[in-house]
Amino acid sequence: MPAFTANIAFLFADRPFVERIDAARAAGFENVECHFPYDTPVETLKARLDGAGVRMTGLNTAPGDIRAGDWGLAGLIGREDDFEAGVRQAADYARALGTPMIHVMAGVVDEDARPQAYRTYVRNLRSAARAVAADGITLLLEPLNARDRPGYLVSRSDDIAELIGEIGEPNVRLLFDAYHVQIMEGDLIRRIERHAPVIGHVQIAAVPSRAEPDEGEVHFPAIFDALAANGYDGLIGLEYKPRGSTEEGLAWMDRLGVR
Ligand SMILES: O=C(O)[C@@H](O)C(=O)CO
Ligand SMILES: [Mg+2]
Repeated sequence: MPAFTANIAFLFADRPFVERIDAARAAGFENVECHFPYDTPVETLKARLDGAGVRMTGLNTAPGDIRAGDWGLAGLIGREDDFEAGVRQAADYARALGTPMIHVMAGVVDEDARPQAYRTYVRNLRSAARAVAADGITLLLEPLNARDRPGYLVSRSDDIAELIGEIGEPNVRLLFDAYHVQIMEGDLIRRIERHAPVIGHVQIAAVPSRAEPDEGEVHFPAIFDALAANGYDGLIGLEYKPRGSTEEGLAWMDRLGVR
């Protein structure tokens, strides 16, 4: 039976951020993950997590200036200081909360700047990985589909697997979000087989709706089986946008026989 972590950027989103932790616990989750927790002081967050008996399993580096079009900084030429500050901030939260994974966001980059951006990305990630290795933190690289996130530097799991090889640090891994991978590349089971050695985390949502994973073009029980068959024993992040209330929507787990 797969084990899940509730992504509280999308789930329980009808209430204030910290209240989503208690809501997740009440719905049966012992693990949550999030995107950007930085508006909440880390002490407040820790108290809330400890009080609920919930672990924060993952968080993202800050996206930068969203209004100016930023969605991550790792590949942005000339923004290396901002990138480093973002990693420091994420690592401070991760250390305080006991969070083992940080999704490091790549950034939106013009077509003609890409060759240099990839070199920046590899260099930035290598030094960030070394900076957090002693804390047992894994950095996750996630391809985001080009329909939802046009211009994002990394849109394909195949490209990320290659970049991970170039970075060459053992604590840099692929975040295999089946929603994005299905949209950009498909052939999910073969990709799980091929990338299993570098998969550090998995997220799911229906395709194309991004709703509960019981509709659309992916049969998730087969994906769970493929992950298990290829040795993946980590958590699966529920990063979908509920069709209605999160709690009612969790009935998908019964329909697919995973709780
Ligand atoms: O899939 C996503 O969009 C996320 O996992 C994320 O971290 C923000 O882009
Ligand atoms: Mg994702």
